[in-house]
Amino acid sequence: MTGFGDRDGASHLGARWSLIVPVKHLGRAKTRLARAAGDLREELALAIACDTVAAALACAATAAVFAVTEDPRARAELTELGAAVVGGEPGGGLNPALEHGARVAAAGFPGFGVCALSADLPALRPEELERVLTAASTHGRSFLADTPGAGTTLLAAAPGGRLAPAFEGASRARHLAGGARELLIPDVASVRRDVDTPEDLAAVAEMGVGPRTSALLERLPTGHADRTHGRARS
Ligand SMILES: Nc1nc2c(ncn2[C@@H]2O[C@H](COP(=O)(O)OP(=O)(O)OP(=O)(O)O)[C@@H](O)[C@H]2O)c(=O)[nH]1
Ligand SMILES: C=C(OP(=O)(O)O)C(=O)O
Repeated sequence: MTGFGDRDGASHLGARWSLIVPVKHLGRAKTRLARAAGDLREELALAIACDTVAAALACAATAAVFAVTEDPRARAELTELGAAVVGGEPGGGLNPALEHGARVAAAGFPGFGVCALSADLPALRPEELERVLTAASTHGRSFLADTPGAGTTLLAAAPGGRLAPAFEGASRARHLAGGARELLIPDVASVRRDVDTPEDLAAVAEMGVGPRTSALLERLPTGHADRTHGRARS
């Protein structure tokens, strides 16, 4: 457990994590974005996942990113980025897929914590993720709520601990009820701002997104300003 604490641990800087990022088959992904994306829905889902994974890989607290997907295109592009792609999903949806990815990650890196991270965080900033993971290192099991406050974008378990993911719908309440500690950290908006609806897309465009998503936004029929991380800051 080097670098990690127990539930009451103090500071554990330097802990490293295996991140589990689930990516649904693109043909079925991001259906709520159909209104904004039209024929580009699958492209947009892939761009969002790629920007999320690229930012996760750039985080100093990340040991490895395990992308759980059955989609051939996502597999190829996420591998190219440097993720380890995990196939062979057991079926049954998101939570079984995350359990599967967590088992693969724990077998590969038993000394690292395991952290499920939503694939729909196109504004994700590595330094904000690092702050969240540093905070998670002081707990056995912890999570970060999404911006609206009903869902979860990140669920972390210390080495050897069970992830027990209960994502989908009102997952914040489920994770709390299941004993996970909620991480209450200021200034980590990019880790909390997931994209499910056209309104979410407009919100992240204002925050500044990664380059793949930014390029897609320019091509959308509904039109969004080109707001890459760099441009949004200037
Ligand atoms: N590997 C895998 N990932 C999944 C599965 N279901 C959902 N996900 C991923 O989990 C996250 C949240 O998924 P959802 O909000 O349920 O689906 P979505 O594709 O984002 O959006 P909608 O189609 O609009 O519901 C996204 O990163 C999805 O790619 C699954 O069965 N397998
Ligand atoms: C999967 C979840 O959210 P969403 O469907 O909003 O991405 C969740 O918050 O548990």
